[in-house]
Amino acid sequence: MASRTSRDVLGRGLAVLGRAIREQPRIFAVAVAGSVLFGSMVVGSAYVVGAVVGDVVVPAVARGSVEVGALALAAVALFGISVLRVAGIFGRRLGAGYMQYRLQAAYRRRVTRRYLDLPLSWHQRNATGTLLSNANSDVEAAWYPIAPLPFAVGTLVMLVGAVVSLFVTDWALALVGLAVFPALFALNVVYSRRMAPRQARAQRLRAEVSGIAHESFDGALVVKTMGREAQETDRFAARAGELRDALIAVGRLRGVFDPVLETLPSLGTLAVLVVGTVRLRQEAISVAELVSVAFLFTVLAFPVRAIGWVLAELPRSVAGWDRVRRVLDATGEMPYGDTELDSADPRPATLAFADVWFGYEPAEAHLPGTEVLGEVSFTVPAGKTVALVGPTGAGKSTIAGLAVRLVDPRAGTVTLDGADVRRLTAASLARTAALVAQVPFIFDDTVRANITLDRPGIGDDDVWAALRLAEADGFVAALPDGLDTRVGERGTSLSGGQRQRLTLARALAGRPRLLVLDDATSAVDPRVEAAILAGLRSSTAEPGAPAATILVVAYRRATIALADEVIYLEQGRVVARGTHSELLATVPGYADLVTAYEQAEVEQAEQRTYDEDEVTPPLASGLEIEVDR
Ligand SMILES: Nc1ncnc2c1ncn2[C@@H]1O[C@H](COP(=O)(O)OP(=O)(O)OP(=O)(O)O)[C@@H](O)[C@H]1O
Repeated sequence: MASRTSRDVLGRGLAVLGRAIREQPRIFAVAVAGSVLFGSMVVGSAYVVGAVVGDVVVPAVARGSVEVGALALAAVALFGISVLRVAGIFGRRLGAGYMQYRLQAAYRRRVTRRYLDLPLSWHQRNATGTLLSNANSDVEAAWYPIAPLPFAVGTLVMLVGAVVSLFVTDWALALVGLAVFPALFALNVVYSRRMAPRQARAQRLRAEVSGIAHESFDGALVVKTMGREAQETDRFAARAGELRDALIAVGRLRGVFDPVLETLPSLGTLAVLVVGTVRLRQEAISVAELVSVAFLFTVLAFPVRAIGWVLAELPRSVAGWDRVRRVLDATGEMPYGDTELDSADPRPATLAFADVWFGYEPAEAHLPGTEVLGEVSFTVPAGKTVALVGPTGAGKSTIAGLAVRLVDPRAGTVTLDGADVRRLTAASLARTAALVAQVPFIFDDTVRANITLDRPGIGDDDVWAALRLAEADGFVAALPDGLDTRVGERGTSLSGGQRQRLTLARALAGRPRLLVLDDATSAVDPRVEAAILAGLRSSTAEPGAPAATILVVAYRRATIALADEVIYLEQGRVVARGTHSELLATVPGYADLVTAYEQAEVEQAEQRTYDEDEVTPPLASGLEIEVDR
C-alpha cells in the first residue's frame, strides 16, 4: 500500500512537473540546455584530465622534460572546459530560477484572482489561514522541484553520455559503470521514498504551528482576558516540539543516506582502479583512459544527487498542488451580466424583492442545505427608507446580502430600477448599491485612501461631505494629520464606532443610489446613529449629496422609527409590514421585540460608553420631533 502510494505520488508529481514544462517551455529549454552543457563538460573534463595526465604529464615525467606546446594546449583545453561548465551552470541556474519564480508569481496571481471571483459562500467555508497558505506556501511547495529539475534532466543525459563513453573506452570499465550508476539512482529513489512521509509530516506540522500562532495572536484579547496565556503557550510548545522532532527525523535520515550517497561513487572509483589496473596490464586501455574513467566517477557523484532532490520534493509538490487546485477548480462564481444602469442618473434607485427564496449551501456536499428565506417580496421605493426588523437568525443579513448581490436567490428575483441584479455589470452594481456591514474593515492606510479606495472622481470635498454625513468629520478633523492620518492595520488606532463611521463614509463617497446598512452603526451612540440616518434621509442635509434609497437592518427604536416603512421578519418570512406605529399596534411579536431592544439598549447605555462625539445640533433637534417614542 505504502509503495503504491509512493508510486501514485511519483506519477502525480511528474504530471505536475509536466504541467510546469508545458507552461514555461522556452525557459525550461534554456535551463536544460545549460544543464546538458554542464553535464557534457563534466564527462568531457574527465577525458581531458585523462588525456593531460596520460599524454602530457606521464611522458614528461618519463622524459624528465616538459613540452611547452603540449602543456599550453592542455591548459587551454582545461580552461575552455571550465568556461563552458560555468556557462552551463549559469544557464541552468538562471533558467531554473526564472521558471520557478515565474510559475510561483503566475499561480499566486491565479489563486488570488480566483478568490475574488468565488462567491462569499465559498469564502465563508474556508478559513483565512487556509486561504493565505494556499496563495503562499502551497504555491511555493507546488513549484519547489522546479529548481533542481533542469539539473536532474541534464544529469540523466550526462549519465547516458557517461555510459556510452565508458563502452567506447572499455567494456570492462563500462560494466563497473553499469553497476554503480543504477545503484546510485536506486539509492536516490529509496532515499526520497523514505524522506517523503517525513517531509510531508514536517510540512503539515509547520502549517499547524503557524495556525496555532495565528490563532493565539488573533485571539490575543480572549487569551489575555480569560487568563489562557500558559495553556496557549503549552499548546504552541507541544506542536513546536513535534515539529522539532519531525525535522530531526528528516535530519537523521539525511545523516544516514548522505554518506552512503557520497561513498558509492568512491567505491566505484576504487573498483575502476582495480579493474583498470588489470586492463592496463592486459594493454586493453591506456593510462590516459584509466585516469579519465577514475576521474569521471569522482565528478559524477554530485550531479547525480540532483535526481534525488527532485524526487524528494515531489510529495511536497503534490500536496501543495492539490491545495492550489482546490482553489482553481472551485466553482460557484456568480457571472455578471452586461446591463448598465444609467450612471449619470443621480436619483435614488428602487429595490424590489419578488418571491425570493434562499438557502445557504451546506458545509459539506452530502449534507442538506438549510432554507433561510421563502416567499420574500417587498419594494423599497426610490428615496424611501425601509427598516428590516426581526429576531436573531430571521434572515435580515441574508436579505441585505441579496440586495447588493453578495449571494443570488435560489428562486425569485431581486431588481434595481426594474433590472435583475444578475444582469447588471459588476461596475454598474458597485456604483448603484453599497452595503455597509456590521463589522467594519479598515485598510492599513490613510483616512483618505480608506474612503476613496482609489475610485476616480472622489476629491477631498467629496470625502469631507461623506464624512459629515457619517458624523465622522469631527473626529477625522481632530486626527493629527486629518485625512492623511494613517489608521493602522484594521484601523486599530480608532474606536469601534469611529471605524464603523469611516466605512459608512466610504460607502457614501461613491454616491450609491441604494444604501444597505446591516447594523452598520451598532457601536455608535444611539443618538448619533439616528442622526446619521436622519441626515442620510434628507437630501438637503448636505448640499449636492443625493438622497439614496435606504434599506437598514435596525435594532434601535429611534432608528426604526425613522423609517418610512418597517418590514418585520420571522424565520425567513415577511410576517408584517407597515409603519413603526402600525406594527407596534397590530403585531404583538414586533412590539415585544422592539420593547426588548429598548430594554437592552437602556442596560447597554448604563454599562458602556459610546464614542463621545456630539450630535450636530440641527439634526439632533430635528430628530427629537421625528422619533416616535
Ligand atoms: N454562511 C452561512 N451558512 C449557513 N447558514 C447561514 C450562514 N449565514 C447565516 N446562516 C443562517 O441563516 C439564517 C439567517 O441568518 P441571518 O444572518 O440572515 O439572520 P439575521 O436575521 O441577520 O440574524 P442576526 O440578527 O443574528 O444577525 C440563520 O439561521 C443562520 O444560522
